[in-house]
Formats: sequence, C-alpha cells, structure tokens
Amino acid sequence: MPYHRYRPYQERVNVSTAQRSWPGARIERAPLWVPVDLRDGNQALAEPMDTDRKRRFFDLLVSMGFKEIEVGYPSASRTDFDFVRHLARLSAEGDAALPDDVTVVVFTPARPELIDRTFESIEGLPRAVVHLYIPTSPVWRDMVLGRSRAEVYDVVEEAAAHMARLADARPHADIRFQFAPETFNLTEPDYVLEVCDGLTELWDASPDRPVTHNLPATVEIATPNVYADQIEYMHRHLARRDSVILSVHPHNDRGTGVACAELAVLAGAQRVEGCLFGNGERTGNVDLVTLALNLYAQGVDPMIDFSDIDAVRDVVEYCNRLPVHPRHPYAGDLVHTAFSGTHQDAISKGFAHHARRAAESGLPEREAPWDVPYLPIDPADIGRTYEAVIRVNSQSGKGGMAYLLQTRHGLDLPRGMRPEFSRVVQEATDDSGQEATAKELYELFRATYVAPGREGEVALCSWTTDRAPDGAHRFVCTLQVGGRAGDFEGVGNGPLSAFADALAAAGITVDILDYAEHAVGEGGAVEAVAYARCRVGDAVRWGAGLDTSVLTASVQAVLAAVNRAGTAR
Ligand SMILES: CC(=O)SCCNC(=O)CCNC(=O)[C@H](O)C(C)(C)COP(=O)(O)OP(=O)(O)OC[C@H]1O[C@@H](n2cnc3c(N)ncnc32)[C@H](O)[C@@H]1OP(=O)(O)O
Ligand SMILES: CC(C)C(=O)C(=O)O
Ligand SMILES: [Mg+2]
Repeated sequence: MPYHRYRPYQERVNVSTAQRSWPGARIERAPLWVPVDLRDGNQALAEPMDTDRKRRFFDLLVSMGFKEIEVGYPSASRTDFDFVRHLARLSAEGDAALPDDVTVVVFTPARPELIDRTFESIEGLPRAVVHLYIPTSPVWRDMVLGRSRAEVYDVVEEAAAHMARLADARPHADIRFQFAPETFNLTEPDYVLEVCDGLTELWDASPDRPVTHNLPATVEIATPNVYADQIEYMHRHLARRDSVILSVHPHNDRGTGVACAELAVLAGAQRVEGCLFGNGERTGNVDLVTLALNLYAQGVDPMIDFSDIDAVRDVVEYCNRLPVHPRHPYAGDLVHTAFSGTHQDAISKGFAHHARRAAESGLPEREAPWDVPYLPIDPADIGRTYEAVIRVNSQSGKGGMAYLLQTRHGLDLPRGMRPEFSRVVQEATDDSGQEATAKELYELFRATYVAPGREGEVALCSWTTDRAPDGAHRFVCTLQVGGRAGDFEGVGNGPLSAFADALAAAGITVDILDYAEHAVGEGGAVEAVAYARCRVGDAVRWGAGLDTSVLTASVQAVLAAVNRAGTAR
C-alpha cells in the first residue's frame, strides 16, 4: 500500500509541548456535556430528522439532564429553522418542554446573510448561544476559503461584530457567543490563539457572560496526547481565561475520539460536545454516552441520567434511523454478556461474592460497592437485567450453565455434577453450532438426568414406604425390569437405602455415593429436586428427580441413575 502518500502530524502542524501537566491530572467532576446530535449528528444522516424526530430527540436530551443543547443550523434548511421557531413558541407559551435551565445553541457560518437568518430563528427565545464557525487551518484557508490568515481573521471579526450588533439590538434576551475554529487541530497555535483572543475581546467576555471557544478535532490526525497538548497550550495562553469556557469537539476518524476528549479534559477543557452513541460526520462525533459512563465507572457523577439506557437507545435509533452496534460500550446488546467459560465462572462467583458482601455490610445489593469481574459497572444501574449477562454456547464451561440453571430455573446442581453436564451441553452446542438458551439447557438437563430415556429398562410401577418401630425403613414396590414385573421389598436406615435394598432384591446393585436435594420455586408452586450419584454395577452415574414430594424426587433420582447406567439388562 502506498503509505508514503501520507505525512505524520508533526509535518502538518506545529504543536507546542513546552508545558504539559495533563498526564498527571485527574478528572474529578463532569465537564459540561453538550449534545450536538441535532446539528452535527443530523448533518451526517442520509435522511435528516424531521420536526417530530428533532422534538423527540430534544425531549430525550432534556429529560436526561443536558443543560446546553445544540439544536440546529437554522440557515441551512427550513426544517432546522422551523425547529428553532418551534422551540421559541414553546418558550413563549411557558411550556415545560423548554425548561428555564436549558439553553439552546444555534450554529452559523461567518456569512452575514446566514447570521441574519440565524438570529431570525432565535427571535423570542429568552436565552441562546450563537455558535460561529470558520475553518482556520492552512489547507482549508488556501483550498476551501481561498483566503490568507489575515483575510480569514477579517471575515471572522466582521461576522463576530455583526453578531454582537444583532445581540445588542435584543437587550431582553440573554444571547451568548461561541466560536469554533474548524480544523483547530491542524491550525498553527499562535494563529488560533490570536483569533480566539480577538473574539474574546470583541465580544467583551466577562466571568458572568463568558464566551465559549470550541476547539474541534474536526478530522482526527494524531494520537490523543497530541490533542491534549494542543488543548493545554490554549488553556494556558487564552486571554481572560476566567471569561472563557474552553470547549472541545472531537471526531473519531482514528477511533480515538473518546480518548481525545478525556485527555482534553485533563488538559483544561471544561465543556465537551459530542453525540449520543457517537453518531456524526464520517466515523462520528465523540460518543457522550461512553464519556459520561466512563466517569460514572470511576465513581464520578456524570450529571446525566442513564438509568434506562435502552429507552435512550430506542429514541436515538428511531431519530437517527441508525442502529447502535451490539458491541457499543455500555449500551450494545452484547456488552454485558459473557459466552466464554472462564469469564462466566468469574462473573457468577463475583455475583455470589457481591451478594455476600452486601449482606455482611447491611447494604442493599444495589448500593454495595461493585467489584464483579468482567463487568465494569452493574448492568442494573443502567436499567439492564442480569438475564443477558451469561449466555451459553460451545465456548462456555460449567459455571455458565450452572448459573443459568440456577437463576432461571432454580436448579442448584451439585458441584460434582456440573463438569459432567457441562460436557453434555458442550456436545449439544458443538453439534448445533448455536447458543443454548436457559430453556434449552433445562430441557437438556431433564432429558439427560430426569427422564433419561431408558424407562423401559427399570420402571417403578407402584411403591410404598413405612417405618418399623425399631426405626428401620421398609420399601415395598412393584418393579418392571427389562419388561418383566415383580414385587420386591427392601430395608434400610432410610427410605432411599431401603429402595436400594429392594433394587438389590431385583438383581440391581446400587450404592448411593452422593445425594443432594433442594426446593425449586416458591409458595404454592414449590417442587423438590433431588440429585443422586450412584454406583450401579460397575458404572457410576448421576440421576435427578423432580416432584412435589421430596421422597418421590429422591426415588426418581436413584431410578434415573440406574437407567442411565443401563446395566439392568
Ligand atoms: C465541521 C462542520 O461540521 S461544519 C458544518 C457543516 N454543516 C453543513 O454544511 C450543513 C449545512 N450547510 C448548508 O446547508 C449549506 O452549506 C449552507 C446553506 C450553509 C450554505 O450553502 P451554499 O451557499 O450553497 O454554499 P456551500 O454549501 O457550497 O458552501 C461553500 C461556501 O461556503 C464557504 N464557507 C465554508 N465554511 C464557511 C464558514 N464557516 N464561514 C464562511 N464561509 C464558509 C466556502 O468557502 C464556500 O464559499 P465559496 O462559494 O465562496 O467558494
Ligand atoms: C464545531 C464545528 C465547526 C465542527 O463540527 C467541527 O469542526 O467538527
Ligand atoms: Mg463536527
């Protein structure tokens, strides 16, 4: 491949690395998250959102707790313009859909007629941020705008002055300004600083009316540390720093949008623009869901509500008409699921440990500190159930199928039985090449251990037990062995040993080596399951029984082991 056609970033842009403190910094509180789905995300869709979709998306963002929302590019299309007018009407009617603590942002290029149209769209809104942009890097200046550094500066200055005049003409509205030097990450640092500082001055930014400088990685060009250095340079050198909100706007061309945003916050960024689930131009804008939940997973309040992430995903998928990938961090269908054996084993041990520790510390499980292997956060925190956490296929081991049988069907298989049943499951899933659902596992368990398909060999036609005054148990039965029925009787120190004695009388030698039973279900529907490991002749087999009577379940378990051994013949 002709890799020599491409140049490393250091040949494309000068990056100041003189002062760098971001590597030692920590993120201890959430930056201001600003979703740009209705503008940057929308402009990347084959079918841009109509008013209904925009409104649904907007309502979702408000309900999640976003306080600044970029709602469109009003000079671009009638739909975008009309949506801002729709919001202005909501505001005029005092509709709670546009709460007092939410500010809309509208986006405009540095063209006077389009700035006019943008201001027209926000007429009547009590507050808004007008976001001005122009590309500043050499390639864009030369190739796209056909203007020199000084000329681009003049265009921006003129546009910014025009905005200031339009805002001054509306003294009752709180209109703030935002500037984005598009392609910031490819722009000479001294130039971008000069432009930003010029606008801070022109707009007369102050701590109570700050200006936002939004520094985009319009197209990612380098590893995230380079973006962090670029942001830290601006953070250190911007004039009237306390009157500037330093914002970042990463894209994801190298797949490192999230890392860029995180390092940028370490480097001094106070505000992050992005889209939910990373929609946006080309490979997308940085994903705000991942960013916020990354903070959450560090014990930092993300300030956004993700407690029902699937509901969020449903709205976003509907509005964007794009699916969220099954592997998408936190939100994908498969991200809390383990198919592989050792992961499942660790997760089920982790769940048990978590429950124990919560009980010991007197905390509800949903409040206890989280430390479950392979699960960065508790899926329940974002509204997920534990149902999908463990799924079984040919890559799974005993832990996974035992977990599913226990949590979904109430069967707590004895530890000694698990490796054997795991092999049965493995064979079935290898044969089918498919996943085995919890229901299929249960049916396989029944077919293997409860009704092993050799009923014709040894069948128990009728039976009774009683207890002699000396404490010995008696088992009286009619057995059908290999098609021939006969009456038998056995004695033992319990009903099961008496049953084994009756089997011996019928010529079947059985030693019960291991035995366990427990209740299944709750209330009136409770059943018992019994597991018995028996030596039948030379063979050792597990059997199981399920019945409303513990004794019947136990007898069935022994009989199933006998039939599985197949030695009665
Ligand atoms: C990184 C980003 O996301 S930037 C945002 C991109 N988003 C969009 O473009 C979506 C909405 N855009 C639109 O609907 C249209 O582009 C409009 C309505 C804004 C303008 O449409 P048109 O007037 O037909 O122009 P067109 O789309 O071809 O834009 C190119 C012109 O804008 C100029 N231009 C590009 N960016 C800017 C800017 N930020 N400020 C001023 N002029 C700009 C170009 O130099 C070019 O000028 P030229 O015609 O003199 O060569
Ligand atoms: C903030 C604007 C200009 C943008 O979307 C970008 O540069 O990616
Ligand atoms: Mg963008």
